[in-house]
Amino acid sequence: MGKRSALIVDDDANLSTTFTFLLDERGYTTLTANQGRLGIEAYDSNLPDVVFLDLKLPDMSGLEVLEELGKRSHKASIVMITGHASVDTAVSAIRKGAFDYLVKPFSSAQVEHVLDMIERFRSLETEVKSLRSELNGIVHQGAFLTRNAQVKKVLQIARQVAETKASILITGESGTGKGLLARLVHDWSPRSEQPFVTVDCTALQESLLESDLFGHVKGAFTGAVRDKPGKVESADEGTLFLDEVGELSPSLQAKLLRFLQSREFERVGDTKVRTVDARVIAATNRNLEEMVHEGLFRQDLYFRLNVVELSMPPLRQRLDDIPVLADHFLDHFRNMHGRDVRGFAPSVISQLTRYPWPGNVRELANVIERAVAMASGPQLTPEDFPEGVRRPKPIAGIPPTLEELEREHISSVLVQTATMDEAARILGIDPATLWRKRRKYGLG
Ligand SMILES: Nc1ncnc2c1ncn2[C@@H]1O[C@H](COP(=O)(O)OP(=O)(O)OP(=O)(O)O)[C@@H](O)[C@H]1O
Repeated sequence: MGKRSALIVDDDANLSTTFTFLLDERGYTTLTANQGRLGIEAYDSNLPDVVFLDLKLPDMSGLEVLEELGKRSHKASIVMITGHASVDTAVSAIRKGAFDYLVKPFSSAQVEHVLDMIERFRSLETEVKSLRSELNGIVHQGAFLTRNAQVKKVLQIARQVAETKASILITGESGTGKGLLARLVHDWSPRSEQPFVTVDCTALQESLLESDLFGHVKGAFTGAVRDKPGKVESADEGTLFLDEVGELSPSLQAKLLRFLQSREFERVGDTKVRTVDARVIAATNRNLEEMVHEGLFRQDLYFRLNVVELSMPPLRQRLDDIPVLADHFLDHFRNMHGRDVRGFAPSVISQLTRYPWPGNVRELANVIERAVAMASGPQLTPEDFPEGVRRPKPIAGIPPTLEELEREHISSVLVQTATMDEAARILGIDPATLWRKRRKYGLG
């Protein structure tokens, strides 16, 4: 969890200093504003977790500020600060959504108590959210979300092998979440407190990549003005993630193989043999087995890397993940951009499940971010999405999967029938099965 943040909106400088001190002790980053308008601006640009808001401000009342903040999609816990005379107003602030109030003069113990309550409330809220997701069959692992049975199976294997030191090869199309899965394996592993180091193997120049991986010594090449350890060394006791490992040149494949066999390597330009204990996870969107047959990838290296293979299915083969991920990204980008977009118009999700997503989850995230930024109303409508997503063309050369055909067929029968019973009869399945399939494919 990132550092929590608090905003203090109060024109009493002494009080703000006391708050800042207390909050700092508790690990919050704090911001202060001495006017209502400035407080609202600070809220919008920093999205704090907690706000202490004085009822009396020079430019507007605390209640007005509270009302203004209530219109935002980001919801902080707001604590009103009041004098004895205006406790009634503070109570009415609670009715308007404030979390609690403090009556001046108050002790630091009272502030601590309010913060305890807020933190407890927040953690219960998170728990409820995750339990609710579980009820819907959604798995929420760190940043990784899925409802799909096949992906859940991959996660289960990942969790088991995370305990070991076995090399893992993660395969799957670009944007399917390979990087995220690698990170998850590291977080689950006994090495989670140690570094997770990513190497992008698509670096254009072989010599640069070699030095990035294994480091170099001073004078090894022009520009090597001092000794520099490589990423392999930085990953000592942790995890080394080799992204797009299929792009490695033959000579680097040989060096990587040696490292995997003996954990030994040399920095570029050095003769000293070094050893490092790093767990290796590699990922590729290429078919390495085919590359081995074509003589483009070393078979011995392939076997070393591929002790366990985790295969991430493309998004078009896990349509049940689309509504879950779409909701998740909507939430994420709404908060990030401070836009008050509350959901999808009914036809949008079913439209999203019809598009083949060649860029997979990354493309879905991008499309939703763009839609949130462009949205004209409180809901995302089909018009907020690019033409290509709304009217997808089949990907040339890739025949549809059985699931895609089933979805298309069910969708066309649903359009032509008046009731679910009638649709189920035509499809030759019982209504409960139809209900399940509609849910799986996001059809209404
Ligand atoms: N199941 C998921 N839940 C939440 N976010 C996801 C999920 N899968 C992928 N993402 C997000 O989608 C984006 C792409 O994922 P990631 O970079 O892991 O894919 P990749 O397969 O490694 O892509 P590439 O092959 O292009 O490197 C990231 O922002 C990631 O956080």
